[in-house]
Amino acid sequence: MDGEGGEAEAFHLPTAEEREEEKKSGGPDVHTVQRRMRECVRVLGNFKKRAAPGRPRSEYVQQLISDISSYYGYNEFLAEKLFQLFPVAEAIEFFEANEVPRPVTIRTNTLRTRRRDLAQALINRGVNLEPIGKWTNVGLQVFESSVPIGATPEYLAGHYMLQAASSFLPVIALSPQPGERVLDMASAPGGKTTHMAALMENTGVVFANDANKARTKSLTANVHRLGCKNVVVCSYDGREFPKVIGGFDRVLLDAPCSGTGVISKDASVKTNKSERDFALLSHLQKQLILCAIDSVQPDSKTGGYLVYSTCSVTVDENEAVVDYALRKRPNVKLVDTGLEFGRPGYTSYRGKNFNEKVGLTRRFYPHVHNMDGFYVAKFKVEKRQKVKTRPDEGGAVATGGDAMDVDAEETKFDSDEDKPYLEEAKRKQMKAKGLRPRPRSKPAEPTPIAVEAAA
Ligand SMILES: C[S@@+](CC[C@H](N)C(=O)[O-])C[C@H]1O[C@@H](n2cnc3c(N)ncnc32)[C@H](O)[C@@H]1O
Repeated sequence: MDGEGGEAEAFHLPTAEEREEEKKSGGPDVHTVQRRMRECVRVLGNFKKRAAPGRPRSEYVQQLISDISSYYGYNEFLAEKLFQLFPVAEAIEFFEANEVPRPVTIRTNTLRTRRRDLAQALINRGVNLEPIGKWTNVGLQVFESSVPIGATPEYLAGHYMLQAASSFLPVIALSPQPGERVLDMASAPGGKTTHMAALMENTGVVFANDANKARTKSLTANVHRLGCKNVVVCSYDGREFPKVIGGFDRVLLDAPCSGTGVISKDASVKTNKSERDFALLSHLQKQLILCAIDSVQPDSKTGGYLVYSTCSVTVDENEAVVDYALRKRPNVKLVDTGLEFGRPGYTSYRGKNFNEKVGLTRRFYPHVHNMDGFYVAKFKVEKRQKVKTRPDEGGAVATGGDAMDVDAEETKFDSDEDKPYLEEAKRKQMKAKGLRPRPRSKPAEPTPIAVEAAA
């Protein structure tokens, strides 16, 4: 970044009209965009001192988001959503990191071998590798290889899984124990299922579920290749649990998500996600997390835990979902993930306040941790309090006795909470298609009877 003089003197922030003109003429060349981004970051870093007189902060922000969108190839909606997660200069680091592939990493399958032996075998084949870091005793980072790492005899014999370092984290946080009953609610292609099976030393049982039947093929193949004998594969919509089967010592919900943490692997995310997609995803995640909580056995002698994770960095899919679960299920609390690193989850974001314990959840970023963007939250599920309705007061009182359990009824999924967001997203989508949405629905008018009663 240049000092106070130089570029800054000659820099002119285009006006709204100039921006329109620029767009019509196909946009400026890449050097102009780069330079303008640098200048906007510089000005926004010390706005009072560096801004041009009369130009508001919002104009610099708008210009920067528009340039990020064209330079890195995001739709403007997503560029803005991701930009808002960070201080200005850090946002650029995040976008830059998404342009660079993450290190190739593998997880030793301890059901078949030891990391030391695996490393030696691969070194003998011309693979240059090293342990990932102190936080994992099974991970190896591959720097170079003269053989395809997904087709070595050791790979075919199930001695390792090709797996992103970030995806070790939810399993480490869940920490399944030998002999337990565990549910992996959205499990294909099985990186985490097979990790759990190994930590459980092939004892107990892991129910590996995925709603997408086609994806359970690769899941089953991995389970076989890695020699996991304690895994049952099934294919239900996660929202059918715990009706299908419940009472698990531990549950992992590695939820379907937008993939905003793995853009370096799948660049299509840059352009194929709309506001409506985020609203729908977060709605599904909220439904799934309640089902995941209800599938945990609170009386478990060894567990009673749920881990919720996503490979996304947006707040709607992470803290907002976790906060929702805390509100709807008073019998759960957040606990420390036990992970040695990661940034704390947001306890407030853009005017929304979350439960302060949401700070116990962990965020991982490509530009900070050199791994895919990821989010991990760990819950302890307690016994539900029996709630007795007192007919005289119409209220509910908690009781330890044998009162009627109305808790399940009272706290089931609340789709009304998401309704305004879903409606708003639908409106925006229609507008984007050039259609005119129906006017926003007004809050219900009081009925004559209600008006009478109120009067
Ligand atoms: C992030 S991926 C899971 C990755 C997997 N845990 C692993 O480590 O290999 C999310 C999965 O959720 C599945 N899925 C989507 N909707 C679901 C639902 N309603 N119930 C259960 N699984 C669902 C998708 O098919 C996808 O495989």
